[in-house]
Amino acid sequence: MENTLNKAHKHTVNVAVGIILRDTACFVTKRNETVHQGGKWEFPGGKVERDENVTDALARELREELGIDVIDSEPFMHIEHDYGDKHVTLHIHTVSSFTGEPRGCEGQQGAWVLLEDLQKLRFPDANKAIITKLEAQYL
Ligand SMILES: Nc1nc2c([nH]c(=O)n2[C@H]2C[C@H](O)[C@@H](COP(=O)(O)OP(=O)(O)OP(=O)(O)O)O2)c(=O)[nH]1
Ligand SMILES: [Mg+2]
Repeated sequence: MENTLNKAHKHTVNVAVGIILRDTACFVTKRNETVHQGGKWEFPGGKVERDENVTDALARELREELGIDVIDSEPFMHIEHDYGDKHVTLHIHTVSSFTGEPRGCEGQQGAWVLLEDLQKLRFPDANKAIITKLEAQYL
């Protein structure tokens, strides 16, 4: 019972996540060693702020982190994941139209990776379902 209550009331962090697509590749960045899930690759994005919707949060984060301006993004999937130390809800959009050339603006490593090679990189556990769906949809 206590567990159920804890779970139901556990604070979840809402995160806007972008799958930046160009042809058969997507742009991924590496999380800083010192942060939650550090040292792993990620799809760029970040926390949705109060009074902000996912589309706006995504555009803001991708401008800050990659220096690109999103023209169009489409909802792709939602994932809820409990890391034990943190509960996250990922609001994932595909981004197929943008201006600028993505790069790690905050010193983070970034790379275009073929969709078929994504499974070779180390991502946070929550990302497994994203990669499975990308492979099913685009490969
Ligand atoms: N951006 C991103 N976050 C992910 C992915 N997979 C995954 O589990 N996460 C988790 C890790 C973090 O707990 C959370 C994202 O929070 P964050 O700390 O990076 O958020 P942020 O960019 O706003 O950073 P900050 O304001 O805290 O500096 O979501 C992913 O593919 N991309
Ligand atoms: Mg971030």
